[in-house]
Amino acid sequence: MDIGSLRRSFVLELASAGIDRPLHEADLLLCEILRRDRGFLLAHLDETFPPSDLDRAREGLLRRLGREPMAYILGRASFGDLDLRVGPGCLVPRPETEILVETSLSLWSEGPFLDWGTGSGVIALSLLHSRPEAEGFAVEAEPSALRWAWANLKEYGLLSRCVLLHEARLDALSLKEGSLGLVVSNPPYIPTEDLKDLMDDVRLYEPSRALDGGSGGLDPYRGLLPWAARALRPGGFLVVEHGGEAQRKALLEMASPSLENVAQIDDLAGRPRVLAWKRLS
Ligand SMILES: C[S@@+](CC[C@H](N)C(=O)[O-])C[C@H]1O[C@@H](n2cnc3c(N)ncnc32)[C@H](O)[C@@H]1O
Repeated sequence: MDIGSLRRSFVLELASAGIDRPLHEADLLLCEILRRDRGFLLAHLDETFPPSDLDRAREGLLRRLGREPMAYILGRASFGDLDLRVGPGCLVPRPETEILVETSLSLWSEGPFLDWGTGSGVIALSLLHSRPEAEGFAVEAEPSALRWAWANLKEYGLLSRCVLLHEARLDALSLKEGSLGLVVSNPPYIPTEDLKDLMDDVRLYEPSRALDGGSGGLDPYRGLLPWAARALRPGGFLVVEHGGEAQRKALLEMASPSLENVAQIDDLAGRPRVLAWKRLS
């Protein structure tokens, strides 16, 4: 079968299963199997698809039809100009989190950072990649996620500048009070009551520990905000991702008086997404 016919059949199957952007997904899969970019794919539609790769291509398609996230099937996800390894156990990095990283980079200038709930390591990695002198900590409760973070930091040669900590309790972290320049987090913030409404791709495959933020989605912040107020040095920043207006309002009320709110940022869909505070002296 030629590449073009296989591509058309994949697009049709993905579309009839109700998968968004079927052409994009078919191309991602075929490019990965062929180990070529999209330019090559489009220029070689008349060529025979290598018969030895057909089974792998069909297996990938079947996994996607079963709603497994494409990033897990490919074993990779892009984030800005970074390419990360991902798989079961870690959240697939979302484009919204680029706002969290950009906000952090625009505010933070000195002192070590701490990325709480690092998952694939995407935030810590982005900070270290952008700031060649920076050092920090990445904390994660889930051992399988920590392995992805380790693999990604290793691949980018950043392990020497980042201490990975396997810990679920903030009060168990033995960090000196007033020592951090930045605390950044994309914590689990989906309200428990909304988990059932998530798309199957997310609900069935991504770890609930990465999603479930308890009642109202606010549980993780109840510990994080007061802890950060103590761990940050005066002039340091706390930057968090969250979801929506109700959470923004609740978080602004929750923050201690020693934290001054310095940024409230919406995502491209106009939904409140990132908050930042400065630790007062
Ligand atoms: C929304 S995901 C974010 C992952 C990654 N930082 C990102 O932005 O893609 C939240 C992460 O927090 C981790 N997590 C949940 N509870 C935690 C806890 N008590 N301590 C440390 N990490 C926790 C989850 O395992 C998950 O990896």
